Amino acid sequence: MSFACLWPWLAGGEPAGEPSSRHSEFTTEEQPRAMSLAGVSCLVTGAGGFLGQRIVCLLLEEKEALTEIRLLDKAFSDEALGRFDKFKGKTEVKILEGDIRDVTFLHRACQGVSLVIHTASLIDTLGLIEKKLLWEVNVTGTQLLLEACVRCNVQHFIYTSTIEVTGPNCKGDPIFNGDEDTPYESTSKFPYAQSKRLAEDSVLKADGQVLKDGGTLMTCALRSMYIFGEGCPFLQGHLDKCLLNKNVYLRFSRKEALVNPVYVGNIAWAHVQAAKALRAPQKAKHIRGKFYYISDDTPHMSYADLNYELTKDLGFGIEPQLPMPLTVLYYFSLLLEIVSFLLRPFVRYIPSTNRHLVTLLNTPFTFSYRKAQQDFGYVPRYTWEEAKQGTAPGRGHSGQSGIGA
Ligand SMILES: NC(=O)c1ccc[n+]([C@@H]2O[C@H](COP(=O)([O-])OP(=O)(O)OC[C@H]3O[C@@H](n4cnc5c(N)ncnc54)[C@H](O)[C@@H]3O)[C@@H](O)[C@H]2O)c1
Repeated sequence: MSFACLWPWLAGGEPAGEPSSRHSEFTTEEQPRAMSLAGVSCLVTGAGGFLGQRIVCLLLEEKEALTEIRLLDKAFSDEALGRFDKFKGKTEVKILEGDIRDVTFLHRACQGVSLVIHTASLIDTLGLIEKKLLWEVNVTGTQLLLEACVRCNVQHFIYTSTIEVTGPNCKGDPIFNGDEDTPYESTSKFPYAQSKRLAEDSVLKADGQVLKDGGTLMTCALRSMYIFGEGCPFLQGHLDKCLLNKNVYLRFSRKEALVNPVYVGNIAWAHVQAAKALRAPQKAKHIRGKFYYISDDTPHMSYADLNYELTKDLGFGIEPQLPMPLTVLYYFSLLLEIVSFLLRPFVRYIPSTNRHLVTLLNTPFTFSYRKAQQDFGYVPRYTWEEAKQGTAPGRGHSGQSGIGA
């Protein structure tokens, strides 16, 4: 497929190959709207994070109220706590501050809960975090949580996975509108991607495990695209660099490297819909033990162009080309990695770029949400225009999941 035929989407049309509307293929009585989380006690890990907060807000907004939501994170900002405080519904909210690696703490957190949404993770695209710590939190933490679920008879478990589990691989093989059946050689050895892959494996293998009370654990994983939206820490970082560069974005990805990031409200909504479907036996049998790509109707464009698109109303510009040809950039990154390796006995130097990042940012890699739509009725809750409006700097997180509410 040529890049040219993808560009018309930038004009605001529907991405090709995507189910054209915001309608799912469910029949009326199967609509997930009919399903609910009424009376459920749910644990959300990483609840103080960018995505976790949004999931919690959506759960608190549910018309048919949950009985209880436990919010687990190693730390909560005052801002996040204030946000949850605004909701005055029937759902009881409990804050659990602690570490995902603490078995006793996990046991306490899972007691009496029937649904776990596991978003807590360390994210690292530069190699800043020691591999051991990354493993302990992302892999061991997930496995400990699954064990706690089995001991505490938690029936439903949803894991926030990432597109990086798939790739792109070291060769930079592209994918256009891929789906769960698209064959791909995943060769990335980058620690964050590997840790998420292992954690996802553990989650999907745990499906069907017998709970202490004889029940069955049902799991699924949502492979999220890169997430943007209100309070997005990555976008904030790029904005800071843009301000230092006389209000012009550095072009870190070439125009042709089309990706389809997902708006935070939509990926959060996918978690809520998957949770509802896991509770409905007819739906659960389709989704348990499986992973799903979650994207939305964000036009396909490069990461750099997305940042520009989201903030251009503020008068920012973007450099037309990469700072150097892609191949040169790749070998320059390799050189920096070698320098970092040689300096290791003396000083810890982490370069600002590496081959993995250059490949990630410059490989076309787009995925359809069609299977999630078919299997559990996921349709994006917010349009691209709403997502863009909500993300614009200065608007912040409104505290409600509705854009600008
Ligand atoms: N941000 C993205 O673009 C993106 C894309 C795909 C997938 N994801 C996945 O989505 C999930 C949420 O990401 P996010 O962007 O909200 O990141 P985030 O860093 O804002 O949230 C992660 C949360 O996990 C918590 N956490 C980390 N270590 C912990 C520990 N040891 N014990 C308890 N809590 C701990 C952090 O305090 C943080 O609040 C992650 O699993 C991530 O891998 C994110």
